[in-house]
Order: sequence, then structure tokens, then C-alpha cells
Amino acid sequence: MTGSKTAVPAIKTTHLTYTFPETNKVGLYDINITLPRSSRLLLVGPNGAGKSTLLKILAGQKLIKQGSIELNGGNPFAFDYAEKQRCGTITYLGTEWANNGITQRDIPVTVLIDSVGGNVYPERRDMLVNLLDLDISWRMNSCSDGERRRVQLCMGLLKPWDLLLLDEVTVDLDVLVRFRLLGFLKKECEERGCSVVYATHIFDGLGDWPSQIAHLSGGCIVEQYAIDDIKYVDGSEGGVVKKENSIEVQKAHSLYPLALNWMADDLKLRGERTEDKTRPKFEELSKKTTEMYYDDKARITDYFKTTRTTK
Ligand SMILES: Nc1ncnc2c1ncn2[C@@H]1O[C@H](COP(=O)(O)OP(=O)(O)OP(=O)(O)O)[C@@H](O)[C@H]1O
Repeated sequence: MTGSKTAVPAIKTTHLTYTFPETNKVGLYDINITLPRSSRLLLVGPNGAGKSTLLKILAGQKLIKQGSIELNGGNPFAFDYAEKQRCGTITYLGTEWANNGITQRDIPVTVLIDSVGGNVYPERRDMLVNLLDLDISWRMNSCSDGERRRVQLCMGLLKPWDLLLLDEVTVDLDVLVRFRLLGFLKKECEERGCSVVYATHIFDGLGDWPSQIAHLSGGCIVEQYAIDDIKYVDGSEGGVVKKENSIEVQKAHSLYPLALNWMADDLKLRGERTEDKTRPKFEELSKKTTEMYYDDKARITDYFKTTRTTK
């Protein structure tokens, strides 16, 4: 994507309505979103509101028959390849990956990261490994839920995206890794002009993260604000005062800063992964583990063939 495209919205949906084909139930109704590039949109809504449905539609996983969608000026459902390409790189990260049994097998982390192009973006890979605090000698079958999630994020964020769709994938991260991740996403949007849509039920640390916030309920967007329209005020917890064009939110009492502080102390005591001088470089370990994992080249080729759909 080029800088000249900055005037084109990252997302433009017009009268988007989605009906589940299996049941004819309306999942989304008349969704109109215009999201400028470099935005971070936070989607808020109760279970069943339609957040995942919206993200999957934007990711091109569900076909819409009513209304229209443009992503970075392109039509994600176009038959024309060049038109589709105008959408740029759209990355969707949902909870399904870490829950998939295949990702819990005895696979070295280096093999997974290499399989999505770790060696194409070596600097970005090493930065993400450190940011997400990955131990590159991990094997997937002995990872905790949060560690497995961090591997998913490292793989998913490796290729620079134009639009990132995050569906609750931060729920099992510790507060420090989540804090660092949110900071990285914000910096990416500001520096590269890319955008993020993030659906979550966890609001710690999000006070000044989004640029927009939308309230989705029953498949409809019922309210949306730019972050500048939200004022944090002192007062008793839990209160919200709606003004004509803005909203006052009372500051919450939260243990979040304490947990963040404790985890930062833990990291200081242990040290960053990059400070461990005994740690092998990614390439060295990758070569060793990959050779052990696949004993010859033909098996690697066969393995990757099984991971791709064939025509
Ligand atoms: N294939 C389907 N057929 C019919 N209804 C479906 C289908 N898939 C999802 N739904 C329903 O659509 C609604 C929206 O689901 P969705 O997963 O988008 O909600 P959500 O806002 O992401 O919820 P959560 O916060 O629980 O993740 C739910 O009521 C769900 O049961």
C-alpha cells in the first residue's frame, strides 16, 4: 500500500446486512462503518452481539449478499484478482488456531515460524520473538495456553498487514505481554498507516489505545465514538454521563497497574530473551530443529504439501 492512498478509508461498509445461510437468522443488520486508515477500532458488545461475524466477513470468510464492503479501496469479494489485491494484506487472528489440536502437537516453534516466512522477515521476526517473549526452543505440545497464543501472534503479525482483525486473541496473555503488544500495534498504525479492528471483553489498559470505539448489540452498531469524544473524569466508579456529542466515563479503580508493575519486576529479574547470551540465534536453532524434525528435504516438501489446499 502506498502513502497516496491515505485518503481512502481502511474500511467502508455500506448497509451491510448478513443472514446466516444455515438458519436464515440475521446476524448483522445495516452496518455502516467508515474507518480512516491508521485507525484502531475497538468493538464492544455482549456475547452473541455479532463481533466475530463482522470480523469474519471483513476477513473474507463469510460472503455477504446485502450491502457492500471496501477495504483500503478494494472489494474483498471481487472475482477480479487486481481489484481484490487493492485491499492490501488483511490478517485475521481468531481463537480457533490455538484451540486446534494440530497446534498442540510436538512441533518446534521455529518450524512454525519458518513455515509462515520467518526467514523472509528476519528482523521483524526477532523483534516479535522478543516483544512476545517467546523462547524459541519451545515445542508446541509443552506450551501453556498463553505461550501458544504468543506463538500464534508472532506468526500472524510477521507479515506486515494493511488491516489486522483481532478476535479475542489477547484473552490468555499476561498483562505485560498484552501491554507490549498493544503498544506495538499502535505504533504500527501510526508509522505504517495500517489499521486494526479489535474485539475484546477485557478493557484493562485500553483507555487511550483505540482511536474509535463502537458498541455492537443484537447485530447492530448502536453507538460509536472517536476516542477524543470520551472524557475520563474523577468520581464514583461505574458512572457514565452521555452529553450531546461526547461521553463522560468515570475513572475506574483497577488493579491493572499493580499487576503490570509486578510483571515488569518479574521480567527485570529474569531479563529479556535478548539479554540471554547463551541463547542460540533463531537461524542456528531453526536449522538444527528443522533438520531433526524432518530428516530429509522430500519429507519437508510432503509435509508442507499437506498443509496447503490443492486445486
Ligand atoms: N452459523 C450460524 N447460524 C446461526 N446463527 C449463528 C451462526 N453462527 C453464529 N450465530 C449466532 O450469531 C450471533 C452472533 O455470533 P458472534 O459469534 O458473531 O457473536 P460475538 O459478538 O462474537 O460473541 P462473543 O462475545 O460470545 O464472542 C450469536 O447469537 C450466534 O449464536
